[in-house]
Amino acid sequence: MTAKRIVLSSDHAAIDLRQAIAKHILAQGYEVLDIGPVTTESTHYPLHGQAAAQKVVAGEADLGIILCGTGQGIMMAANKVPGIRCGVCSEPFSARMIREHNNAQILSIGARVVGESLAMEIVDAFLGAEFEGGRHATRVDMIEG
Ligand SMILES: O=C(CO)[C@H](O)[C@H](O)COP(=O)(O)O
Repeated sequence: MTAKRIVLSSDHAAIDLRQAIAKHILAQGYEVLDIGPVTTESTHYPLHGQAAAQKVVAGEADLGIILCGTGQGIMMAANKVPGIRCGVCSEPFSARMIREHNNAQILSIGARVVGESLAMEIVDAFLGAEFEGGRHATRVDMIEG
């Protein structure tokens, strides 16, 4: 395990799943920075996607996991932060690939799309993978421009 510090955030649609993920990865020995929110009061996913992305850019977290209803809106917000690569995943294969090939620092999950058990498989695939570099580094550099 090289990535140890994981920032978590979500909007109101994903509080329960975010907290379950926090528990799941804490039990695996990761250091969890859960930046909320803590209540199910309606909130705005761009705030939470950007906040998690800023933690990664600032070096306060190695990787991030963010959630909203579909995972899509919060992913779009995170990707607006320069240097961040975030993908939405609904199955483990893509979650592994966004680390191995795309060097994504942030995984986005839709809490209204996947159930808890599948979400944990997705999280484990993401956190268990490493960027392969090589030809993939050339391509990732092209994304950054
Ligand atoms: O998935 C989302 C963004 O992509 C949001 O979680 C969703 O739009 C929130 O909807 P509502 O305010 O109706 O709970």
